[in-house]
Amino acid sequence: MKEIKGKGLFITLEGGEGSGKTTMMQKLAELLEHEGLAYIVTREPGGIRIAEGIRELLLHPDHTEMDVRTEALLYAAARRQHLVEKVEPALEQGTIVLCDRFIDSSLAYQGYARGIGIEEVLSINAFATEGRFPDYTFYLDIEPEVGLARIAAGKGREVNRLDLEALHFHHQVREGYRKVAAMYPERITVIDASQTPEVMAEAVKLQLKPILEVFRANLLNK
Ligand SMILES: Nc1ncnc2c1ncn2[C@@H]1O[C@H](COP(=O)(O)OP(=O)(O)OP(=O)(O)O)[C@@H](O)[C@H]1O
Ligand SMILES: Cc1cn([C@H]2C[C@H](O)[C@@H](COP(=O)(O)O)O2)c(=O)[nH]c1=O
Repeated sequence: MKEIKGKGLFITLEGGEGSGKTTMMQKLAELLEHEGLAYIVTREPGGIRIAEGIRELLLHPDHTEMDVRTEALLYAAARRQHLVEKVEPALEQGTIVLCDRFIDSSLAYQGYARGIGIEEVLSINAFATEGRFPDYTFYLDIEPEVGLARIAAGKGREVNRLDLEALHFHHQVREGYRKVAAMYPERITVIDASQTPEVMAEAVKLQLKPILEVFRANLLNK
């Protein structure tokens, strides 16, 4: 297991539309609650006022004329503000940060699916994050048809500009995520998201258990 830098722990969930990130986030929060560990739950793009404003620009269904590099830059800008205003201060205090999406979304969606190039998108994000990566990432892998059908069947979630992309785009996103997961095998765990939320949560908990043990031991030693 790799050594964890800094005081907190930065855990991200990734996946295509309807892959179950929000559902898994709730289960992870319950786990941390049960373990008595301090945590916050946040999301990208968003999590703080300025980034939520950028989110509205990015996801408004009418903004169809948005250039793909503008899109990549706006995601990176939202990430920067969220990171400095919310994520880094929480990590500095020794808090566990659970974040719905981070840099891997940009690599899969803008880098691969939009065709900008994973390395190019990585470089603008290196500027935005000053090299900060999550400590651990769970990629919830789902057939786009299944994920989109879940969104359509669910209630209370507005359809956004990215949801409205052609099915081919969502397949490209999945392919992009698989490439990114292969680039960072130490950090990213792939979870089969066609399983029930309970089975998925067990797989995630199994992976996290030893990590949380080390984290707790480090906290006690500080
Ligand atoms: N493993 C699962 N099996 C079946 N349905 C699921 C599963 N996980 C979540 N769902 C359902 O699918 C829908 C989308 O789930 P959820 O909101 O957790 O996904 P998400 O990845 O956060 O979606 P998005 O980010 O695209 O809004 C919800 O109606 C949820 O109840
Ligand atoms: C962070 C990030 C997100 N996206 C896309 C992925 C989704 O389609 C939306 C966010 O909606 P969600 O309901 O909160 O999942 O934005 C992206 O393309 N690039 C990114 O960096």
